Amino acid sequence: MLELDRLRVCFGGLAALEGVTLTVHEGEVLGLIGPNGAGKTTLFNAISGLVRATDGKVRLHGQDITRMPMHRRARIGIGRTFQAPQPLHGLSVRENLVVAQRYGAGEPDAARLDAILRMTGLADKADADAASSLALAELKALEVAKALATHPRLLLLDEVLAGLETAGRLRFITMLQGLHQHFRVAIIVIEHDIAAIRTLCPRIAVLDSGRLIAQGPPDLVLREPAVIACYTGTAENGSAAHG
Ligand SMILES: Nc1ncnc2c1ncn2[C@@H]1O[C@H](COP(=O)(O)OP(=O)(O)OP(=O)(O)O)[C@@H](O)[C@H]1O
Repeated sequence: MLELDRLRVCFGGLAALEGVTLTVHEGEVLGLIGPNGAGKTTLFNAISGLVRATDGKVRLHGQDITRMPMHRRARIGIGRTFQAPQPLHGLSVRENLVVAQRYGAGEPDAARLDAILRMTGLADKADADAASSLALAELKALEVAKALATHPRLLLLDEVLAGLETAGRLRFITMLQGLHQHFRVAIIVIEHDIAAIRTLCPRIAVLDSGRLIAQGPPDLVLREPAVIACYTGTAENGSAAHG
């Protein structure tokens, strides 16, 4: 469904992405890993339209969207989260989802919002003020809920587990698996926790210094010498791989 073709993104003299060619299939969950500064968030920004590609192509369902602005990409089904949760101030949890739904690809659909609230564990907080009443895990769940409210066919999750303790991470992973099954959306997950990536993603892609250095099943990719080298040996033993 998504094709990146020799994608290049430069900031001044720095190539944050260089020659990235990658395909994401309908309904799959792809893990995107790599050390700090590898270009993972820049890749999400180039897919969602927050930054423009310097060179190369982004295609969704065969349509060239390389020059399409961000709001139009949301309308054709690209949803995303941001590393720092960004609830809309002064609005309730449900109102945040209503606004997100208007921004996105679907018609107003209260039943979908109810399902999202239930499945993200936010139903009891639906009428609470989003910015002031939620704990970190709930803010993270709201970030995912807002992205899902846009009715995406491709969902980009940027480190949604970061900052959660072990039990919270496990609950969040189970929640994401449930959401994926229910909404049948393709997902790309940026995550530093390799154990979480192994659980969530049948396929992973590895970025290092802006280049795609490996892709395939986690068990194979995490054994590749270039991947081990970019993590200086921490990736293979399944522990959290901090770049
Ligand atoms: N708007 C920008 N202007 C200039 N440089 C940028 C900009 N955004 C990112 N960069 C640079 O591009 C490179 C890739 O950054 P990016 O945030 O995409 O990496 P990342 O893999 O997501 O890192 P992390 O795991 O720390 O989130 C870095 O060198 C970063 O400093």
